[in-house]
Amino acid sequence: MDSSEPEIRHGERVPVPGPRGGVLLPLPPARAAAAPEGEEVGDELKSAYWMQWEGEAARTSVWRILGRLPGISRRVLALAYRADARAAVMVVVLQIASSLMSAFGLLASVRVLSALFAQGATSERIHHALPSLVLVAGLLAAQGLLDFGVARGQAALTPRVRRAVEQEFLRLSCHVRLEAVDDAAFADEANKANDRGLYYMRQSVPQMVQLAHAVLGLTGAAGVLAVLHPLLLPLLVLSVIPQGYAAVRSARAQFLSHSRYSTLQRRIRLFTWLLLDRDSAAEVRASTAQQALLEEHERFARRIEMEDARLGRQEANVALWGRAVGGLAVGATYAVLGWMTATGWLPLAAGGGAFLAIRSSRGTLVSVVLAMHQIYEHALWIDDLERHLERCRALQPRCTGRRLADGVKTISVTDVHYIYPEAGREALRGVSMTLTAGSTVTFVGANGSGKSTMAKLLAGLYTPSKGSICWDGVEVREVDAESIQAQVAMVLQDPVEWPLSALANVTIGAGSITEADPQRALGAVTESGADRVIAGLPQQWATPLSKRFKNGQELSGGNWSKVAVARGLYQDAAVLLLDEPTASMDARAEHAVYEAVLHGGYGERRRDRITILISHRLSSVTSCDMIYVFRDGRIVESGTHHDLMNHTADDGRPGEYREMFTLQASAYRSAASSGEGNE
Ligand SMILES: Nc1ncnc2c1ncn2[C@@H]1O[C@H](COP(=O)(O)OP(=O)(O)OP(=O)(O)O)[C@@H](O)[C@H]1O
Repeated sequence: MDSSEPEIRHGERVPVPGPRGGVLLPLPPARAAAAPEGEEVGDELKSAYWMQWEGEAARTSVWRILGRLPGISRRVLALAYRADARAAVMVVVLQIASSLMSAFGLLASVRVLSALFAQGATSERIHHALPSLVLVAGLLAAQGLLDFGVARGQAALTPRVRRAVEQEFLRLSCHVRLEAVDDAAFADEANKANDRGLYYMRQSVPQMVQLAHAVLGLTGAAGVLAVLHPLLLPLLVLSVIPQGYAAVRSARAQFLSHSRYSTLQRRIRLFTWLLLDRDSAAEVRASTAQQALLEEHERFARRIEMEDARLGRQEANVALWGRAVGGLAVGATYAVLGWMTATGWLPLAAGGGAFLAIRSSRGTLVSVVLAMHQIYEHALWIDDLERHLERCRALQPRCTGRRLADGVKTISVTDVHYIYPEAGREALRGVSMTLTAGSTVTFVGANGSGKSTMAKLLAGLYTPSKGSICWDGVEVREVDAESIQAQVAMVLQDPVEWPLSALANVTIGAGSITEADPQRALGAVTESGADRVIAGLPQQWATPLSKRFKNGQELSGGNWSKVAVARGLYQDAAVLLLDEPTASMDARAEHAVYEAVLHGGYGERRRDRITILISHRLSSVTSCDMIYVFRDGRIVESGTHHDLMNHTADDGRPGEYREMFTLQASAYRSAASSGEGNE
C-alpha cells in the first residue's frame, strides 16, 4: 500500500466510489465473527411457521392441559366417527372391554393369592386356586383378543381419517379465490396447516387410543384397589403423585429439548440444502464454494454434536431424578402396605393384589403424562388447521347456482376498478372496453400498468372492486365464478411446468391428464410449434417432462412456452388469453406463434372466439383488430395499429403507442444499419 494513503481500519466509515458517490459504508470485517460460546445456534434465524407451537406443552400448566383434554377427545372421536362410524364404535367398545378384562384379571389374581395363602396342604391350596387361575388365564386371553380387535379397528380407522381430512383440506384449498392465495399470510397459514396440522390430525386417533388405554388401565387399577380396601385408594394416590410429578418434569424436559433441537437442525439443513440442491449446484461448483459450505456445515454439526450430548446427559439426569423420587414414594407406599398386612388391616392376598395394581399403575402413569402432553401440543396445530379450513370455506369461489351459457358474442367492460387486497392504490382505475367474438385484441403498456390484472378479471379470477363486466349482458357477479373460468383458456407469463407427460401437459388445460382428443392435441402442438419439441423427446407424447421421473426430460424455457401455448389452444375455449407467452421464445418461434394465433389454423376457429394478446413486442401485434394502451391502471389510447400510429396527444406530441412503437422500430433500424456499416 502507498505509505501516503491513510490506513483504513474495520468499522471506519469510508466513502464508496460510484456514480452517486458519498455513501458511507463501514469497511467489512476480515473474518466473520463466530457465534459466542454458549449462545444458541440458530438464535439469529427468524422463527419458522412450524415452530409456532413447539414446546408449548412444556410451557403450559398441567391443569390447563387437563382442562382441554375432554374437548380434544370429543373432537377426535367425532372425526373418527365421521370417517368410519363402525370402526370408531368398535375401537371404543373393545377398548373399554379390554380394560374391564384387565381389572377383572387383577381381582381374579387376588383370589388366586387368597387360595394359595390359605391354611391347608399345598396340593389342596393349589386345587382351590385352580379355578381362579383358569379364570385369570381366560381373562388374559380375552384381553389379548380384545386388544387385537382394537388394533384392527385402529388400523382401519387411521388411514380413513387421514384420507378424509387430506381430501377435505385439498378440495377446499385448491378452490380458494385467487386474491386470498396472493396474500402471503394466507399462504403461510396453508403451509402450516398442510405440514403440521394434517400430520398431527392423522396421528390423533392412535394417540387418543393410547391415552384411553392408559387412563382406563389406571381407572381399572384404582377400582380394584377400592374393592380390596378403601384405604388403598389414597395409598395409590400417594405413590402416584410424586411419580406423576417426576413424569411431568421429564415430559416437559423432553418437549423443550425437542424444540431446541429443531432450531439447530433447521440451521444445519440450510447448508445441507445448499450443498445438495439442484438449483444451486452450478453456482456452487463454478464458484468452488463447496469447501466453504462444508466448513460451515461442520461448524454447526459440531455445535449440534455438543448440544446432543448435553441433551442426552440432561435427559439421563431428569430420568434419574424421576426414578429416585418415584422410587422413594413407592417404597413408602409398600412400607404402608406391609404395615397394613402385618397388623391385619388387610388380608395377605389383598396386599399382594394391591402390590400388583400399584406396580402396574406406575408404568401406566408415565404413558398418560407423555400422551396428554403430546395430544395437547398437537391439538394446537389441529386448531390452526381447523381455523384454516374455516377460512377456506369462507373464501370459496362465488357460487350463485347460475352458469354462463357456452360461447360468448360480446364481453362489455364498464368503468372497472380493481384494488388488490392490502394494496395502497388501485391496479385498475375506470377501464371500459367491448370485446366481440371473432376479434383479436391486444393490451400493451409499460410494466405494472394493469394489463395482466385486466386479463385476470376477464378470466373470472378476480371480481371487479367497482364497475361491471358482462358476458352477453349477464353480469359476472351473478354467475358461478367457475363457469367463467371454464370458458377462458389462459396462457400466463410464467406457465406451470407440469411434471407430467408431454401429452398431459397439453390436455390438462381442458381438465384432464388421462383423457385426450388426439386430433385436437396434434393440431394444438402443430400451431404452437411444440410439435418439433415433442417429436424430439425419447418417448414423444409419453415422455415425462421432469427430471424427477425415470427417463424424464427437462425443456428449455422457450420450449416450455410452446407447450403452454399448445395447452391454451387445445382448450378451445370461447376466450383465448395469451399473457406474454412468447417472452422466452427465440425470434422465429415467437413469430410462428403469433402467425398461428393471428393468421394460422387457429385463425379459422377464431371467428367465434375472442382472442386477447398481451405483448411488449409491438411489431407482433400490428394486425390485431383492436389495441388498448394501458398506463397506470387506465386505458389511455385504443384503436387499430393504423389509428394509433396517426394519433397525436392533446399536447401535440405523438401518442403513447406511436412513441413506444417508434422507439422499438428505431432500435432495430439503428442496429441493422450499424450492422450493414460494419460489413
Ligand atoms: N398479486 C398482486 N398483489 C398486489 N399487487 C399486485 C399483484 N399483482 C400485480 N399487482 C400490482 O398491480 C399493478 C398492475 O400489475 P399488472 O401485473 O397488472 O401489470 P402489467 O401491466 O401486467 O405488468 P407487466 O407488463 O410487468 O406484466 C402493479 O402495480 C402491480 O405491482
